Amino acid sequence: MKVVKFGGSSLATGSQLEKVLEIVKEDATRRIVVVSAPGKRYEEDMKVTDLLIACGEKKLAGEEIGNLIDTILERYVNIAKELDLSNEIIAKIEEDLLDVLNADNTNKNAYLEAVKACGEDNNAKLVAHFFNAKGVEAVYVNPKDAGLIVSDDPGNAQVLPASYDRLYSLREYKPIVVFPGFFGYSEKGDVITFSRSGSDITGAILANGVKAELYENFTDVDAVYSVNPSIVSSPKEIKELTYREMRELSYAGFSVFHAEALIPAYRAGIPVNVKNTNNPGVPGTRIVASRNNTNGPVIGIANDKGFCSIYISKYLMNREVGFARRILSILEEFQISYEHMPSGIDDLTIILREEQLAGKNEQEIIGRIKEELQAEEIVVEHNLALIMVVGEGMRHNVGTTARATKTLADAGVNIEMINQGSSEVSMMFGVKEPMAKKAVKALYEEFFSQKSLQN
Ligand SMILES: Nc1ncnc2c1ncn2[C@@H]1O[C@H](COP(=O)(O)OP(=O)(O)O)[C@@H](O)[C@H]1O
Ligand SMILES: N[C@@H](CC(=O)OP(=O)(O)O)C(=O)O
Repeated sequence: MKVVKFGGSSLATGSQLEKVLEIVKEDATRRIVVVSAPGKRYEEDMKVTDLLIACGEKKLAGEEIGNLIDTILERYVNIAKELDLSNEIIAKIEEDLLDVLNADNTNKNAYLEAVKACGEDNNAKLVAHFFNAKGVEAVYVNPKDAGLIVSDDPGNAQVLPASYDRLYSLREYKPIVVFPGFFGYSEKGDVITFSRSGSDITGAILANGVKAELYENFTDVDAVYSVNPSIVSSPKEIKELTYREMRELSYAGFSVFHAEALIPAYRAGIPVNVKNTNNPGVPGTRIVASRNNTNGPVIGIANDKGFCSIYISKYLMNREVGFARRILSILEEFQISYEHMPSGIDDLTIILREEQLAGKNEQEIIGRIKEELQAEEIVVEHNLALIMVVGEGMRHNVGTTARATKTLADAGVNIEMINQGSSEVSMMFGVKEPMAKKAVKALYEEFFSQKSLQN
């Protein structure tokens, strides 16, 4: 049995849904289909999820929503019309959308969560209806009925382990199961969404739950490329990579597959195949437990912006028991989570996502660290990008770090921070945001150009 997830780009129009149907029909083991909300049809288009969020937020602020509801409904209507579907399904979607958008919104979080989730929920109903209209027996299954229970953490849900056993019964369905991605239910019964792009996570959870032989993730590119294709044109395709490599690359900006979607697949040892809905004949990229190192030391280079660092120095820091713990307690008091903490003898740097400081008093935090730890110097740097150079082969290759740092120096990129700590498969560089693309291009040239691959 295979679990197949289709992203928003694969479900943006009626003709995309026709491709989806063909893909499902082609392989009788594709029994569970996870769907996102309709995505962008062209570059400047808006995803249904973004339209829903805009609409929900305006409602909460008591602002005019103009024709937003019509714009959202139109997305489904256009698909249904293109596919010649009955008015019955459109009426159902309209009723559901209006119910959710006009519901009581005194609990703002709960309201917004329900609004965000109805993009995938209605799309799953639409896709199931379309399959049946084309003679392929399919059934919409709601995550609550299937037992997909998650933590009560709006916009950042984590699956609760008890879900997996319950989801196993999805195997029993005779029709194809069409399951909405992106959300589950809390133990209290409220809709709770995963982080953005979280339908990938739903697919991985279901694959684990039903003990699928394969999790296929259909998107709009032929493969996971060794670098983001918006930075380098026609980059090298990756045929196979490990869960660990993909996790590091997704974390640092390979948005093609959600970083948190690897764990459920990895735990159950289920391979993931990233494939193209628009070109299903090509093999795509397989994500597996181990691979043969045939690609040289580096498999991919990712970058993500929106980070900042807090540099703290104090002579004899290394001798002071509990120094790092006290810094982290202060951050905990301010409800700040950190990403990395490279350290030296007398100094350490804490790397955070900028969003962690949003709405908080930066000076107060710095003041507390300075006073309570008697730190000599504290410097906060904003607008940092992280660049992650990833590859299982780096463990067996001497000199990869030297090659990377020389490349960055030659390109005139100043390295603000290096972390090649505990992860054996990656090294991370912090650079100023405006330098990130230049740095990635130079590193790609160094590790993937014909010249370097021959070496
Ligand atoms: N290294 C990479 N390889 C392939 N695609 C990437 C990479 N990094 C970023 N992307 C982007 O990820 C996109 C696919 O992800 P996404 O837009 O979330 O698709 P979906 O709508 O299928 O969920 C691609 O169109 C591409 O622009
Ligand atoms: N629709 C949700 C969830 C998702 O996974 O979407 P997509 O498959 O289009 O990335 C979002 O936009 O976040």
